[in-house]
Amino acid sequence: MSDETSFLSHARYGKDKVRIFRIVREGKWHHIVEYNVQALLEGDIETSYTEADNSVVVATDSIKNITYYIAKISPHVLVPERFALHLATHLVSKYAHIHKAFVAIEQLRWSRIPVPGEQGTAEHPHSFIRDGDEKRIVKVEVDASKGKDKIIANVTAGLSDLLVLKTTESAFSGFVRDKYTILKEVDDRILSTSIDLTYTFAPVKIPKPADAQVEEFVVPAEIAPGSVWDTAVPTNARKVTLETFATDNSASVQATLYRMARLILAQHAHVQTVSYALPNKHYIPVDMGYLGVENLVPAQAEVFMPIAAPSGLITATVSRK
Ligand SMILES: O=c1[nH]c(=O)c2[nH]c(=O)[nH]c2[nH]1
Repeated sequence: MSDETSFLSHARYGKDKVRIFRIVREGKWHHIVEYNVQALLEGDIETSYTEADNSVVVATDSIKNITYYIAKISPHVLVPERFALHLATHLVSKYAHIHKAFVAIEQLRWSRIPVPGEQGTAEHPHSFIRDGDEKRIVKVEVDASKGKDKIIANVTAGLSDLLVLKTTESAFSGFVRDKYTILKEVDDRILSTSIDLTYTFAPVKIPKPADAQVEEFVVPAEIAPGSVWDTAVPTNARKVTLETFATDNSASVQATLYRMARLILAQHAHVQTVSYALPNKHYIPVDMGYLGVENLVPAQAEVFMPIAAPSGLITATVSRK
């Protein structure tokens, strides 16, 4: 139903905040992941909105059940990019009238607890620690609108809430000075940010699942181990980001951001764009001049007031030519 004044211009639905914890046991060596999953669908679903026609609705409860089922059967469950692709491909393959699936995953951090071992410190086989608020982020859009055997996926991934700080080798000078300018130029300051990083892959082709149950799933080579997300790879995005933050003699957040993004693009041919959102979390030297105590000389200041808000917010996307 549409009338002269309105029509349904967009419709997408599904389940949000599906919480999953998964164990993969390799004998006594256990792997774990904890995910918050959002799985949304698009397709021939207009009549569910316009005519109260539920015959086209895969219940969001079923979408949740499928999410748990794929977490159980998928050999890819430990890698969020690959698990997301498996889930989204299953959804568009299973239902003739569903043409696109959108899966977003937030992976919570669990690291192995270090314990004394025979040769120094070892990682514990089945005990873990939540060592930080950092999350690994994945978004996939799986598009079967050209046919169930011509599935294309767009994959975006990265991390969020990676909190870092350095106490020197950060400066900020040469900026616009006018009647609004209070900020002093500094050749030494604290630099702290909570890193949000996303990178996009070139569109990947998803091979048609071989079995009727669409439970088989072949991961495209771009998303295989050795890729930008793989922490075993020396040039993985998290490591490049942290190392550049630590070692760059920063002229500004902008300049350090650009450097990080270019390094990731240079080292990973399948990555098309790299985006960062970097809040500049200010640390203000406390003025103790009224006590006759010097605390304002940039490289010598020792007591700072961390400022929760406002923060700067420096964002950019760097793209492959
Ligand atoms: O690295 C910075 N970039 C800015 O754009 C900016 N603006 C500001 O007040 N301090 C900073 N620092």
